[in-house]
Order: sequence, then C-alpha cells, then structure tokens
Amino acid sequence: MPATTPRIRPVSDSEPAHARGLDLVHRPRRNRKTDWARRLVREATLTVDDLIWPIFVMNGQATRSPIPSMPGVERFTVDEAVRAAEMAAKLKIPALAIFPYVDPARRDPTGSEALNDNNLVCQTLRAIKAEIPGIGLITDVALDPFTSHGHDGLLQDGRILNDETVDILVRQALVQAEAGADVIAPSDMMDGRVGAIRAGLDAAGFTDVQIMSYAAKYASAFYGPFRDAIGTAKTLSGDKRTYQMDPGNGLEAIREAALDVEEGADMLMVKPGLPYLDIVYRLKEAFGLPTFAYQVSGEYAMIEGAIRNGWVDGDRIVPESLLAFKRAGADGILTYFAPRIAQRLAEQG
Ligand SMILES: NCc1[nH]cc(CCC(=O)O)c1CC(=O)O
Ligand SMILES: [Mg+2]
Repeated sequence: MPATTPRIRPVSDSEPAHARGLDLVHRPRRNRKTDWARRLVREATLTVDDLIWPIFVMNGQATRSPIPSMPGVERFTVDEAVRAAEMAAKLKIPALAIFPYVDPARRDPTGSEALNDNNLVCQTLRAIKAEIPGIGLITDVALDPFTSHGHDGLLQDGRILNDETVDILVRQALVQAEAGADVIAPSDMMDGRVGAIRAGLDAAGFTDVQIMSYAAKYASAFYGPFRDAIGTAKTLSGDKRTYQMDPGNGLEAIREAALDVEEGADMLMVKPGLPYLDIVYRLKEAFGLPTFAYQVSGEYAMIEGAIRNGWVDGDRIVPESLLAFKRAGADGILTYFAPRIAQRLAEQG
C-alpha cells in the first residue's frame, strides 16, 4: 500500500468509524492551521520590488484625463508624470513603463514622430530623469502610437514590412536611449529586432541600456482598453495577427524567446498575463532569464470593473492575481494596479 493512502482503523460493531476519525499519516491542513503557519510555508510572495507601473502620457500641462475603459487609470501630462514618478519612487516601485498618446496630427504612415528626439516619450524621460533619477524608466519600442494606421510597423499594400521596420525601430531605440531610457522594451514582434537594437545601442555607446523583450506577445483582444488609452482603437486597420502570436501556440513562444535570448535580450516578457501563465512558467523554466508578465489593459478592466460593481473583493483579488504570476515563476509584473498595491504593501509594513 503506498504511504499516501489513508489508513483507516477497522470499524468495530459498537463504534462508527467517524467517532475515532481517520487514521491519516498526512494531514496537509496542519500547515494551514494558523496565519503564522501559512506565512511560514508560503512558497511565493509579492513585494513592491516585483512591480512595474505602466503610465500613459499626453500633451498639455497640469492635466490628468481619465480613460473610460480603464476606470481609475489616467493619462498624465509630462509635469503630472513627474509627480506620478515621484509618488512611485516614494512607494519604492522600481520602474515605470512609458506609453504616449500622440496627437493625431503628428501621426503618419511611417510613424516618423517616433524618431523625433523631442517627442512625448523623450520629454517624459528627460523630465523624470531630471527630478526623480532613482526610478527605472522603460520605453516601448514599436510604431503603433505614432502611425496613422495604428500598426507597429510599416504598412505596404496591406502587409507589415519586417526588415524596413526593424531599421526604424533601431533608430527609435537610440532616440529613447539618448533621452535617458534605462530599458528598451521592443513590443513590435518583428523578427530580428532584438539583435539589431542591441547592435545599434552598443555601437552608439549604450552598452548598459537593457533590453526587455516582449518575446511572446499574443494577438489578443485583451489590449482593447490600451488602444483606447493611446488612441489607436478607431484607426487600427485590420488586426496584428501577421506579427503577434497565435493564442493557440505554446511551443512557438519558446522558439520566439530562444531567438531573443540569442540576440541579446536581458529580460523576457510574456503578454497578456493571467491567460498566458503557462507561457510564463515555460519560459522561466527553459531560459532562467529574468522573466516578466504584463497584466494588460483588458485584464485590468475586467478586474476593476468587477470590483467597482461589488462583484468581487478588490482588496483580495488584486494581490491574488499578482501572486499568481510569482507562483508561475515571474520575476515581476507590469500592472496598472502597481501604485495601489505598493501603497497597500507599504501600509502592511
Ligand atoms: N505595441 C504596442 C503595445 N504595447 C503594449 C500594448 C498593450 C498593453 C495593454 O493592453 O495594457 C500594446 C498594444 C498592441 O500591441 O496593440
Ligand atoms: Mg520574435
């Protein structure tokens, strides 16, 4: 009999079995009996060091504008972004990820505004670096906030051009590094862009600028609210399925990540988050690189929407959702809940 099989004492005629109880060697509930015991055996924990806060920036001054499909999230003008960075630094959030809402008049088919060294992203980088130098700044490399068609790359006759796009992405990364980006995060899913960006950064002397590759980024409906936030939802022509991954594929994520590791990625990212925890687990197991997950806008909207309706308990569901990433092997999470959770963790001491 295997040791794990419960041994039950023989039942005497006079005494029902339940009166004496089960004769169990293993009672897993013992380790859950009290709060201190649960804390003692807990495998995964969430700390403020696990958080990256994605923020949206826009033109203007002293203004914050709400994003209806992401209740509780606001776009910041650059000066407000500095205040947000200050708050984040006080809470000890390690890093911010910056996403711009680009004035539609500045968008064109080639996304040329991405190469303007005074664009919103660069202004934000310089402003935060000047006032809050201790916080890490991550910038997205992809053309979608800057193109009139909302695609991440150059569009020709309905096709996204790979190599021509990579050429522009390298220049976009250099413009961002020049303005103070600490981490370049290519989210475009073009082939070969990590290697090209690494070579470009190194040639320009930015050998310390890290690359966090969106290695496994899926063609997902969970990005809907983000596209509202950066104003591409209405303009996007078609979908992104010729460059973002098919949600049915897992092994392909390993091959994609392997290429990015070979090409010099310092960190990997999986996106979306909760629906793709199996991918987080597999990439961490396969490569052992710092691995991040992006709890994206649609995930935020679903959770926050349910909280605001009183359907779920926000105090519990948000930390639980983030702890799940840690359990799956993630080293950190990009989440719009970052300031709220950091605040709570600080209060708990
Ligand atoms: N390259 C753009 C980009 N960078 C991050 C997100 C999504 C983030 C979110 O939904 O929170 C997207 C959207 C997209 O690919 O359409
Ligand atoms: Mg790739």
